[in-house]
Amino acid sequence: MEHPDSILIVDFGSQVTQLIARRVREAGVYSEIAPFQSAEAAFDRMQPKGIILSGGPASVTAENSPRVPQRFFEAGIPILGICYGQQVMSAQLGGNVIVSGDGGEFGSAFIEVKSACALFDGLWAEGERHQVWMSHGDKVDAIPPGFTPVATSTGAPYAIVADETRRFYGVQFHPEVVHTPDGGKLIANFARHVCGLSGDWTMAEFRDTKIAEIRAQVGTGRVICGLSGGVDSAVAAVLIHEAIGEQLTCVYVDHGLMRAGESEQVVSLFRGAYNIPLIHVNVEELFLGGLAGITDPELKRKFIGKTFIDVFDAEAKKLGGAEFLAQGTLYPDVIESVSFTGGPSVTIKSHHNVGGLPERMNMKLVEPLRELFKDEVRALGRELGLPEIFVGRHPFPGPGLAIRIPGEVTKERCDILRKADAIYLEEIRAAGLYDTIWQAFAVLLPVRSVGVMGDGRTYDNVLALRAVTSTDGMTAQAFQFPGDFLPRVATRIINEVKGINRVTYDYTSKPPGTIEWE
Ligand SMILES: Nc1ncnc2c1ncn2[C@@H]1O[C@H](COP(=O)(O)OP(=O)(O)OP(=O)(O)O)[C@@H](O)[C@H]1O
Ligand SMILES: O=c1[nH]c(=O)c2[nH+]cn([C@@H]3O[C@H](COP(=O)(O)O)[C@@H](O)[C@H]3O)c2[nH]1
Ligand SMILES: NC(=O)CC[C@H](N)C(=O)O
Ligand SMILES: [Mg+2]
Repeated sequence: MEHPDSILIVDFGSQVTQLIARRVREAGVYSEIAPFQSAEAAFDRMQPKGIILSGGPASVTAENSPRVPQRFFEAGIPILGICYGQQVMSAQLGGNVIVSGDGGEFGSAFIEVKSACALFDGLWAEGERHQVWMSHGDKVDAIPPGFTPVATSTGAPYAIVADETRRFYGVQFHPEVVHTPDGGKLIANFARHVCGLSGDWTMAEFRDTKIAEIRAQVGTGRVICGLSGGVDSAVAAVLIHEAIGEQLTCVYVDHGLMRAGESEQVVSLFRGAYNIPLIHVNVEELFLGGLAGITDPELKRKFIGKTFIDVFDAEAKKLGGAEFLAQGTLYPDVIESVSFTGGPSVTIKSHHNVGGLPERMNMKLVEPLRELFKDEVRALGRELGLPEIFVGRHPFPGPGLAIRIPGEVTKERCDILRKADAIYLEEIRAAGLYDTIWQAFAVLLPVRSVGVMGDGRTYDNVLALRAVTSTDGMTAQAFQFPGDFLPRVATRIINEVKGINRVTYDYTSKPPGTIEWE
């Protein structure tokens, strides 16, 4: 489906390019991301009403660094360059970029508004200071003819530059991240006010577009959908079911790495709410057998990714064959595993459903949520009428407890962790904190410590508790529990779970940490 009113986002490999797309979606405007290498083809197909150039890891000063197709600057449509996008636009239009001698700006910074600009209309006024988020080592040191600086920061004299005649704008900071509080509004101003788009693109339309795309991709083929009980796969399953009805069968894989009571709960909840065929496979031995002796986190992830696919293949065969495998893959799974659009982003960890997949796959993937963030999936789930018990669930990673047991995974360690994790979550629910926290879990550390219990010496495992707040899983902060909550949980766990004699709390944010420990 082509959209008459769209914005093309040219990706130079930023970790947060998809956040630009979501800010544009939040402004009610349809957008597509294309890697810089294939941006011209996307441009010709979409005929966009505006262009946004993303950030990226390259330096404009390096030989053969990526460039914008020159004809985009002659198309007569507005362009917004973000970070690398600003730098590359400046370089191509006659300005200059240098590597900052002082090492650049990373994190929070303040800009001062010097003059009015269409990007700020109704938002910022001359003389005001505003918080933004910076992440750059290079900077523009001469702006191209036609541009004027409209805001400055200590590290970047050209924090925002504008050529109002051609409607070209460049920002050195990242308006797409939540740490730039007014960033979403700046992007909305660009999309609606500068590009003149109406802002009538909605989640209901997204759903209709996806249903049409699923039908076109699948035809009369058979689809199996990996259903985990998490919100992503539940939304994917219901959406695909709306699209193709009886061609869909769901498969729940019990790999022995689930939490206490989870398998029974997921299967009965889903069967109770939907009339979609669901197969429950128990393959605990296969997974735990294969994980024996593996301690490296990436090797665990690769083994689990491959084994999931083996199980799906075997189930497909039992059904008489299936051409398609559906998964509830989201954008954060994708960006950390591989570069989404083929741009030059780096791998952080191989999410089992993306980077952990084997190279050869018999089934083709159907992943309708691949561009979305968690909170957008929740909005889509509500749009589809999913019960709140699915929509509001904390995320749980596909590799399950295996990536919460650093070192070797054994059944015994899984059982210890399951007990401790169940107590922690029970207390969180009892305290009414479940919905305030984005994700909470326990990690069984490969460390033993000395303790004293009942006058005897103990030498047992250490458990770490983690709880984070987040909106999209891309950045996160440690949750601050009220007063006596953590000591109470620690006491309960040590008293009730044999094998644990010490409990710690993890205060690391993301970045620099990730949410899971592996
Ligand atoms: N135990 C499982 N059985 C079948 N499929 C699974 C299982 N665990 C994960 N998957 C598949 O892998 C995908 C990615 O897992 P992920 O945990 O990111 O999503 P989710 O479980 O659907 O939602 P959430 O992130 O809220 O836990 C799932 O959407 C699902 O398709
Ligand atoms: O399905 C998944 N397969 C995986 O391999 C995987 N690894 C991490 N996660 C979940 O993703 C979110 C971000 O996690 P990280 O900050 O640890 O990367 C958090 O919600 C994690 O629980 C995974 N989900
Ligand atoms: N975030 C970015 O786009 C960074 C651009 C460029 N790599 C720099 O360091 O300045
Ligand atoms: Mg999950």
